[in-house]
Amino acid sequence: MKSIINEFLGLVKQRNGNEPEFLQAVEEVAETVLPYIVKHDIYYGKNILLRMVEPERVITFRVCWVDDSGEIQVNRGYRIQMNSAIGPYKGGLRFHPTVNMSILKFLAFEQVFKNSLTTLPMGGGKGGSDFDPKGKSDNEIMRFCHAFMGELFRHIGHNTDVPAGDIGVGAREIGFLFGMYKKISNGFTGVLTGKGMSWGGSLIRPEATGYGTVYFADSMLETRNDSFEGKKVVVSGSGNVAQYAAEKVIQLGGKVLTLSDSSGYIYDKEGIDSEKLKFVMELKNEKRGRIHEYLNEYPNSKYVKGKTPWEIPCDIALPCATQNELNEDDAKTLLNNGCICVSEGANMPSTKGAIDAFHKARILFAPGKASNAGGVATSGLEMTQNSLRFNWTREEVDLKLKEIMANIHDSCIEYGKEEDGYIDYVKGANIAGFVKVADAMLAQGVV
Ligand SMILES: NC(=O)C1=CN([C@@H]2O[C@H](COP(=O)(O)OP(=O)(O)OC[C@H]3O[C@@H](n4cnc5c(N)ncnc54)[C@H](OP(=O)(O)O)[C@@H]3O)[C@@H](O)[C@H]2O)C=CC1
Ligand SMILES: O=C(O)CCC(=O)C(=O)O
Repeated sequence: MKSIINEFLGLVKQRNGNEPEFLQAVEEVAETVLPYIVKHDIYYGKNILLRMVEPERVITFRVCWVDDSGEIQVNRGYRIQMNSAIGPYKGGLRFHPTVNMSILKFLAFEQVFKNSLTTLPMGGGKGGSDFDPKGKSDNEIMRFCHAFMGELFRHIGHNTDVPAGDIGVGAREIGFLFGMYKKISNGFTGVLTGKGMSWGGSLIRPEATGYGTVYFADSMLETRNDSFEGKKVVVSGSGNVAQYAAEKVIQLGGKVLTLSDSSGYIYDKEGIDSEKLKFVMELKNEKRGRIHEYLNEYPNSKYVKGKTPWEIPCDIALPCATQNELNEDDAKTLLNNGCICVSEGANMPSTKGAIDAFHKARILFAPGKASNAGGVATSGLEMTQNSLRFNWTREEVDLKLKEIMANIHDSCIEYGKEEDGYIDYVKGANIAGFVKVADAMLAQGVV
């Protein structure tokens, strides 16, 4: 088996040698899915995984815009249309200076499996730009978003490709992007998700990724007759996913000890309660401040500059910031401090070494493509509501989200339960996500 996996990874490396994040994501899938393919005649010998690692289409384009001082700025825009076997391409847009082909291809590849796991009819895609929204005025953000959509519009559509938010793209950016799409296309369609409530958005979409990550962790804890009640929880990030993961942990009786941004983390040993979280939401979403400003309001807490929060002893860790933010040493620190559960809110936040350490220690570990699928699932629900020209209530959407997360958990058990009873959620998510897409690709022939 090892030689089949190595031969496959060698081929992928030949074509994508300078894309480390993409290769990392492919390796994780190949290690679990290739042994399954070999055992199942319907998939074997059809180069199905080789087809899946090749994007159906890659679009890159120039984005020119004028900043507040009148200077012309040039950025690069991307959309990776990875796989449309089970539905229109679907996945977020990331605006961050580190955005490149490798990062977007890893995100698009993961998105294919994640979207399949939701059981909703969505293919996988991802896009974005190396534009840095930090420190930009609202007007600059608007001009950039309009310029970006000025090109992207010709490649997307509500039945073709439906982008949404990701790092650096929230409600404000989706609004500007939607405005330009509507103007150019002269049509009001559900071409983006994460829209505002008065113009086609869905209740619970802002909360969905963070809530879903905690719902998934709760299902994992349930397999060991445990729950969030009284648990110490370390959360990284302080953006959309981290904020709502923290909110749900508090609602379920857990104690949130940390939040972070790319400059460092805050540690509040008394716990970040609803009141304090409200302060963080305003600080981050409206004032667009930095997490260290938490100390101005809550001086009994601590700020640790330039570090991630994994050194703080906890029962549960929720990495909700970015890829590869939790490495093997961090994993060992978490384990030594008694951590029993890790549920990824971010995409691929744990390195391969970290995942191996979690598996070796037999703790509960959920990969992002399963545990953070609540965001895109609720985007799928937003698409449905747009098609029906109807809005479900908050309670209805939350219930559907809970059901979808519970179904994903069941699928992981179906494909990931080992002989000793341990659930390998990585294997379970990869195989369950693969089967639906592969079946559709086989049915549609070589296209
Ligand atoms: N939004 C969604 O619905 C979904 C998001 N995700 C994933 O969740 C993660 C967070 O996304 P989201 O909350 O939406 O994004 P936001 O832009 O709202 O927040 C991102 C957070 O992560 C921090 N961060 C970003 N880059 C780094 C870095 N290199 N090192 C340390 N911290 C960093 C940011 O800090 P700073 O402000 O300093 O940059 C910020 O606190 C991403 O991995 C994303 O792909 C997954 C599924 C759906
Ligand atoms: O809601 C969406 O379409 C995208 C969410 C996303 O980008 C992700 O799941 O990583």
